[in-house]
Amino acid sequence: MKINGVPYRSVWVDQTDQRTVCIFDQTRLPFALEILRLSSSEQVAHAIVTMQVRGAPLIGAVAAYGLALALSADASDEAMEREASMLAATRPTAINLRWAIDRMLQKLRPVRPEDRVATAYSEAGLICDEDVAQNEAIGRHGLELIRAIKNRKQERERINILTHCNAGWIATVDWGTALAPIYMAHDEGLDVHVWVDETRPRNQGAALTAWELGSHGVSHTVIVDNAGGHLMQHGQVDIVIVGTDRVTANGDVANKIGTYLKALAARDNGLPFWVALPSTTIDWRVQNGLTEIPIEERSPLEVTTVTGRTAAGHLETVRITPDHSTAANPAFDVTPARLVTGLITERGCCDASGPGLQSLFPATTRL
Ligand SMILES: CSC[C@H]1O[C@H](OP(=O)(O)O)[C@H](O)[C@@H]1O
Repeated sequence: MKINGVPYRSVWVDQTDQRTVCIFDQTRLPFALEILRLSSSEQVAHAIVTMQVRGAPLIGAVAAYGLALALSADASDEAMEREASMLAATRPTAINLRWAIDRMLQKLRPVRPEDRVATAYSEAGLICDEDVAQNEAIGRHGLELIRAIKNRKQERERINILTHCNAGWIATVDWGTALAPIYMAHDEGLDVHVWVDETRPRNQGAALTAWELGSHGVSHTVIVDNAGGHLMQHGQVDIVIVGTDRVTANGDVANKIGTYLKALAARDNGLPFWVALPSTTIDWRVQNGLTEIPIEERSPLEVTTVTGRTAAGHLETVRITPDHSTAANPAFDVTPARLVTGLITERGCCDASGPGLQSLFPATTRL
């Protein structure tokens, strides 16, 4: 995606030294566009844990480069396995992280140690290129859903889409998942408007989705997380499109905390609830999302404090609860397949069920 007319991906290798991995510090957005230069697997792990880099497909791609950086320091079998395990353990819910590390290990184990660094950077680059292509395809398939809504509305009526968290290009290598169809609809001239859930506690919607959509000229309105149901009740929402961190073989969807509540409100109001994902987000090993997907529990400090920019332009973190109050901070929830209208993948749209997914991704064709 372009920033001030300059095309960017969310992760890239420094063209000068061909080793350093570059990302945007997402904890500084939207107030500062800062590029982080990562030169070790420890720095990559720290960036993932602190959410300087986040988003299921992107943390997988960056972790893949993290393994390449680790091998630059030590390409032995022992170091490779140790560093791979360390990177895979940085966040538990997004399956893309485990998938990317497993793919890297499958590629690297048979390779001589002296050839592993070059192979690792090459494979990580392939993971990135594939993510971009998958997300562009998700955009094209999701665009059909938006066109269908347009055709059902009056000539000049705008199409209102609600999204939760950030599943835009900054959450992936490029294009995004839930936002890809929205970018494409906007670019072909459809009058789309996006209700952007702020998405407490880390405010990925208010800070990142709003920044992305505004930078691209897409009409949007930031709302508190609890407003979505009210807007749906009053006919202000045509469709909900969200991203995901893990989809089970039978279509249960793990996504940012609060997604389940949006699905319930959408169902109660008879509205379509769609989930956009590349196939790297499908965990074929698990059936029941509620019992088998690990839900990341993050620091209570993310709930008891909020970070923003002061009038003087400085980023500041302030407490919003009494010192004596504790806080719970589950970072994801699971929406059962029965509440999901359908899945938008790089191979097309399907209903959120085992047969639906298997029709698009027969076992012999899975990544
Ligand atoms: C395109 S994946 C986006 C997905 O990742 C987010 O989680 P986090 O910001 O904690 O990395 C959120 O669940 C989004 O839907």
